[in-house]
Amino acid sequence: MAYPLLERIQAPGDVKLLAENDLPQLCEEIRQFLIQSVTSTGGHLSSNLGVVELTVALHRTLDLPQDKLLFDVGHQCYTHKLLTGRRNGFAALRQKEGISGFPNPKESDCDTFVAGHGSAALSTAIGIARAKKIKQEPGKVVVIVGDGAFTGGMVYEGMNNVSKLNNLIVILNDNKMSISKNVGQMANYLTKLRTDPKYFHAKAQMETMLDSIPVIGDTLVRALQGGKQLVRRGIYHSTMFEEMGFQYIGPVDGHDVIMLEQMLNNLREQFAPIFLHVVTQKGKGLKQAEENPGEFHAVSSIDLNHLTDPELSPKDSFSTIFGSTLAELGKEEPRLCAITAAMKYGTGLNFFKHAHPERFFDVGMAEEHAVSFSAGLASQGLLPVVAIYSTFFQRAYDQIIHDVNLMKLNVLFAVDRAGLVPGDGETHQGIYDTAFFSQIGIPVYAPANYEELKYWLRYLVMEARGPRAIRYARGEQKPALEALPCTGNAYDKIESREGARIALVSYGAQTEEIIAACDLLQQKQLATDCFKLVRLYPLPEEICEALRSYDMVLFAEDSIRTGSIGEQLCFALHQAGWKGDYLLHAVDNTHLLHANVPQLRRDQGLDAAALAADVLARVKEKQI
Ligand SMILES: Cc1ncc(C[n+]2csc(CCOP(=O)(O)OP(=O)(O)O)c2C)c(N)n1
Ligand SMILES: CC(=O)[C@@H](O)[C@H](O)COP(=O)(O)O
Ligand SMILES: [Mg+2]
Repeated sequence: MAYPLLERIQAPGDVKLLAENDLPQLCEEIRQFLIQSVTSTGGHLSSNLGVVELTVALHRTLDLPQDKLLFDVGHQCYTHKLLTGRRNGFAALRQKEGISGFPNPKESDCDTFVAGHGSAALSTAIGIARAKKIKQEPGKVVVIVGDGAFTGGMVYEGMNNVSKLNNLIVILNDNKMSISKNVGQMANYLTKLRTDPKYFHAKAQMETMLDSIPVIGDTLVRALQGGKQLVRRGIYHSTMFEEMGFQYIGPVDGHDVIMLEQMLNNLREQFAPIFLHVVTQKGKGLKQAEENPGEFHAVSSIDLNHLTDPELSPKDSFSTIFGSTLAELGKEEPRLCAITAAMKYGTGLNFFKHAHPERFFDVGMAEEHAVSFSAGLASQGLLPVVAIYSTFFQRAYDQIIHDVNLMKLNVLFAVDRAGLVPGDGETHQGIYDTAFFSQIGIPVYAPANYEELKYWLRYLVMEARGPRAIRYARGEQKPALEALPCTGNAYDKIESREGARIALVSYGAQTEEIIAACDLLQQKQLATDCFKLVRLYPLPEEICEALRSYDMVLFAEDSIRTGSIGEQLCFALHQAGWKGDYLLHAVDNTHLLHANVPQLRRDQGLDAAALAADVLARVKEKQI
């Protein structure tokens, strides 16, 4: 497909060289480019299709990088990347060495912040706007926040502090969707703003009336900026945004690029922080995505002509096995409740919702609330399971410590996407949870295959009590791990080779690499045994006893090294008087960029080849 207008945009600012009446065609080309490119590489599709016109209009009116543009979550920045000279990078979107799926100032000085977690961008935008004031720098700060991200508490903390920043424009991109349908009172309120004639028609009439007052110079316009608020309050309801100090504009059609550009131009002179409420359609321009935006929120490489219906042919993954098992347990245990923070499908809790709607809670993108809400449920004798991606649990660490752990409440933390994740990259790696749960004494379990997940989930729901965590990887179980029997032991010896003086130890998905390393070493006539932990914390007492007889222990884990389970085992072994060699392979990089999991393992020395090479080198050095 040809993209004649898009091809004319090679660098930031080029979009301003196009004629206004070219813009609808440019938007169409961008949409077609995104559909073709993202279905081939994978990435966030439907959110990006929704903000094409809005992003084009912003780029026509802002002067980047002097003006600052921020995206919350960050996953909807693809048009921005296209308009800032990164079209060629899309061939390797979210792939090793390729461009990120999120904004990143290392890629372009037009990207203001690294962002992948939601609801935070308003706060950073306020900080930047305030810094501009202090430094007396010109330029506006514009932040696009989705209605889903608007369910996260930080947005309100930010709004509470907008003060009189007249260089700040907050754009609410309201598409009625989070990943799935947006939830909660805020979503209801936005619907009211979009549809209730009390706000919509009265507002339109009032604006027309005020705008048609004969112009008596700039002063009157300025006075009216304040006066309009008073009139609004007196005659019809004002919006909550006005109450918080914003000048509210909207709701406006987010797909009318020419009108959006004119409107943004009119905001050049502003007297208060602006709140621009833009209504868009998630998935706009791709029929399948318009009909099912959630399904196309984040796609892998797909053929649009041969789509399989996930409802009809669901693919098993740790998340779906978790969700369906939990739904089964819910039949036996009436106190069981399931909580998600806007990731009903991602965590597999859709199964629980279907079976037990009255005990299922999607609280929106609000991890802190999800954990404290679970604490409240548990304090009243219920058995909450809060399923959150490892990376998003970081948001709720204080709530885990303060609201759950101090009272030792019966909350089960289901830690999805634990370990290395592909595509999303540094913002989404699940490499901290083993350290942060174990550090505060919360037991952590790590099943390596579906059978173990089912077994340990049942145990943790039906028998274990207190705060406890179960972690599992993104995606499917690996063939090498599927074959392992579920013994119900806290650890297992999974490979036993004649005469082995060396033990390889791991847990979860990373276990497949020690099994492969064991084979590689055997090919070099070096016998090793393999151990797999399921209970990571507290370490099973007998594991030290079992490992004491080896001359060398290699521990491999896809978690950050400091505070890791491997470090804890090393300490325990040495405390127990063991004098052998300990090799710890863990994640050393807090900025693990996007790449597939095998590549990430290779880069971190966690693949079988690196593990085997380390053992061989040490054996040679020590002449074991
Ligand atoms: C703190 C946090 N929780 C959860 C997520 C996962 N997540 C990514 S996008 C998204 C939905 C965002 O909805 P919205 O802000 O309305 O943007 P849209 O995709 O509709 O454009 C969610 C829940 C996240 N990135 N950050
Ligand atoms: C931006 C974001 O946080 C989510 O969209 C995330 O990318 C989804 O990841 P999964 O594809 O692993 O569910
Ligand atoms: Mg949305």
